Amino acid sequence: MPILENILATVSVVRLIGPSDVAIQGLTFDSRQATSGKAFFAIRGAQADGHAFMDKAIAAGSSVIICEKLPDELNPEVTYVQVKDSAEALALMAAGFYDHPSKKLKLVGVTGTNGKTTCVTLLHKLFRELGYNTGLLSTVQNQINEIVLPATHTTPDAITLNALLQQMVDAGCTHCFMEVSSHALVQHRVTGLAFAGGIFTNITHDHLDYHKTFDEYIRAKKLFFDMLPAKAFALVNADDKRGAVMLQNTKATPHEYSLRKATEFKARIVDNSIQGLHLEMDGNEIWFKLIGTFNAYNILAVYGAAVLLGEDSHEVLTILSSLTSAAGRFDYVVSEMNITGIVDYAHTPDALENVLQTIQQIRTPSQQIITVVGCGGNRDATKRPIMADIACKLSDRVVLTSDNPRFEDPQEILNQMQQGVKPIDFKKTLSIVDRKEAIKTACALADQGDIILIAGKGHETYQEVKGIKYDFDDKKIVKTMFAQMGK
Ligand SMILES: CC(=O)N[C@H]1[C@@H](OP(=O)(O)OP(=O)(O)OC[C@H]2O[C@@H](n3ccc(=O)[nH]c3=O)[C@H](O)[C@@H]2O)O[C@H](CO)[C@@H](O)[C@@H]1O[C@H](C)C(=O)N[C@@H](C)C(=O)N[C@H](CCC(=O)O)C(=O)O
Ligand SMILES: Nc1ncnc2c1ncn2[C@@H]1O[C@H](COP(=O)(O)OP(=O)(O)OP(=O)(O)O)[C@@H](O)[C@H]1O
Ligand SMILES: N[C@H](CCC[C@H](N)C(=O)O)C(=O)O
Ligand SMILES: [Mg+2]
Repeated sequence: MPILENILATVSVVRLIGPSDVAIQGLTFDSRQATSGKAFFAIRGAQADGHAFMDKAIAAGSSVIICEKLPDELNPEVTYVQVKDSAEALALMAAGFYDHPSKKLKLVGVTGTNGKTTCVTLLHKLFRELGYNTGLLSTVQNQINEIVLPATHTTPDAITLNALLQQMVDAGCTHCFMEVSSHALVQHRVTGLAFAGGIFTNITHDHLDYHKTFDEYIRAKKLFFDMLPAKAFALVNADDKRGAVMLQNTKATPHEYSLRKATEFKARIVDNSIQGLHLEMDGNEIWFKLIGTFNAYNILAVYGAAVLLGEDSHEVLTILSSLTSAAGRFDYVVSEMNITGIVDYAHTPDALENVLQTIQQIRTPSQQIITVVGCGGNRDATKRPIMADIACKLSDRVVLTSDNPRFEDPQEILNQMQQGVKPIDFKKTLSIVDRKEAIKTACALADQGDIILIAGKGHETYQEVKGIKYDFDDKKIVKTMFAQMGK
């Protein structure tokens, strides 16, 4: 069992009160999970301050408390470790508690506003096909080889994360591909991990509710490249102007990919259709099953990372050409009447614009585009009018609707989306709070050959309202509607 003073080795301790040679059975940052033998970390969060729960944790049996501010009255039975930053200490100690699993495999992190899940899922599938035992940490799910474990966050908290990495090591995994969200970077969820490489996909508007300004959001993403060690690779999208920003001051070896510039990893789009992408890469012409220009970027990122990890480029391209995307990313069904229903996780302005532009490129002039879209509650409100405007600009008909209203009034979210609809687009726009009704209406509006985009929820199988997750699956619903309407 780990001893407190050993796992404290990398933490800068301000003050230690009480014995440090105590055995630690577990770690927690939630007083409701505290038990005897578990060390409790008091963390200042977005809603509450964990320091208010130190007594609760002690009452539940915790005899080691890690905090930034010591309580006025100290309990003589308890060891107190005062640190500068409890969240940082948690991450460093979680890595130590699980004996640094990230050092025992090649860990690659992907950050960026869009494309993280797609890249890590492709990397996981690729490395499985290359014959490796491989782990995956993603928004959709976590995986140890083919074993699927549910995911609650895009990037798990530091304890869950190190525990999962240890399970991967125990299962013989040599590689793990993980998403690194901006929230995770600011909250130190990935601090202390030994990354073999980092990838930057792009940065566009999202999460301003949390980061407040776009500059702060960029700074959060950059934290990842600032923490990479010298022997890691830093692979960035050179077509995003923040690619170069990510590489400033990084100790890691810089590499770039691009569709427009002569970088180390580059491709040219020969054709882009509903059948997939036809790319010219390294002098080879290759067909991929993935659809849309944005996926050409994802393919380049994955290809570059695999080559930088030492894999044979031909073998990598051969396998990549056969891979399909992650669940809920340009996932489509075609009805009897040849109406295409596309379910896509586009929940940011940039993703919505990309997916609609892709649909514009692959449709024929007679095919209408009908978009169903909503914006999540208790998330960045500034993206709401922008997303409605993009939907109107790039679609023939738009049905604005709800997407996980959470604790907000769904009608109020819709009103905010409507603010973005230009008067000229009023006629083509409907607002229907009930998402099922919205999808039904889109199906009713569709004629033979038309394309319906249902954006925002992708793989999600629920609609979250006031803390309750109700069953809801865009893909199942669109299929049922087509069948019910005989379309
Ligand atoms: C805003 C945010 O990111 N919050 C995350 C954060 O919670 P927090 O520190 O703000 O929690 P808090 O409620 O203020 O509480 C502060 C502290 O008091 C403790 N506490 C609280 C109550 C109590 O009775 N006892 C107790 O000890 C809490 O455990 C916590 O340590 O740390 C928690 C543990 O890691 C996360 O579960 C939680 O994620 C919330 C649920 C969440 O919804 N996060 C989303 C926004 C998120 O992280 N998303 C990104 C992806 C975004 C993207 O790129 O698309 C992700 O990586 O998933
Ligand atoms: N490289 C890319 N550039 C821009 N848009 C993309 C890219 N890849 C995917 N998208 C679009 O963004 C949506 C989300 O993609 P994905 O789930 O891979 O991103 P993510 O970064 O994991 O998102 P999250 O922040 O929610 O975890 C997709 O459904 C697609 O519409
Ligand atoms: N990881 C993203 C997912 C958004 C998905 C969308 N369906 C919503 O609920 O807003 C977030 O937490 O902001
Ligand atoms: Mg994701």
